[in-house]
Amino acid sequence: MRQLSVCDLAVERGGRPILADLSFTLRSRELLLVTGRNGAGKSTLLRAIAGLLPHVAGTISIDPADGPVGEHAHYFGHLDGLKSSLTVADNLALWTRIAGAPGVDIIAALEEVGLDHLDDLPAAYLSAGQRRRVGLARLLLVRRPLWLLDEPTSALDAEAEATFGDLLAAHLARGGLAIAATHRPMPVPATATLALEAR
Ligand SMILES: Nc1ncnc2c1ncn2[C@@H]1O[C@H](COP(=O)(O)OP(=O)(O)OP(=O)(O)O)[C@@H](O)[C@H]1O
Repeated sequence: MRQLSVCDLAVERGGRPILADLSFTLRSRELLLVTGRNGAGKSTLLRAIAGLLPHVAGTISIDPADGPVGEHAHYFGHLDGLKSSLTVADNLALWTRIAGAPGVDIIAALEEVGLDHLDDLPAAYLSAGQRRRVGLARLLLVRRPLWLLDEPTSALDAEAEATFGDLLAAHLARGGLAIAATHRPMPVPATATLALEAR
């Protein structure tokens, strides 16, 4: 059983307080839904947990695990970091090397997200939804306990949304944890909801 603990978290952006006094815990097999109006701080929270933004107060920890929480998390967000001139498969190969998991089966992951027929296409030619599907393949290639999902179903068609639901359900069933910031209904029922207020 793993537990993510966020205690008295405060995050500022451009000197303005965005999150303050935020505390919650999340355990294995749980999905936390983060809701709130545009600008409420949903992406800010996910990025702070991923270690992509500094926090000015509070603590973020995951137990049992060593090192920064970001090393145990996947951040699935708006920016996909795909290199336009590299093929889909080469993008994933590069990413798995950076993530420290070379040699994993990239074609099998592409098959799971319905993109194996595009493995040799330069990423520049992918549609918005196909780019998101490549992001889903990343979640599968390197197993990490915490998934941080920022509007995960945006640009996905009905089939890809169902695939995403299956992947997320399997991740939780394996003992994973997930936080999803979204304005849309999720294909998997949430364990709890955190409603952020714009400050
Ligand atoms: N560099 C910055 N300087 C100042 N304010 C910033 C900066 N970056 C983001 N913000 C502000 O932080 C607030 C929270 O933004 P965030 O992207 O976390 O909101 P969100 O809840 O994810 O919104 P949305 O639903 O639109 O995706 C917004 O008011 C935004 O304008």
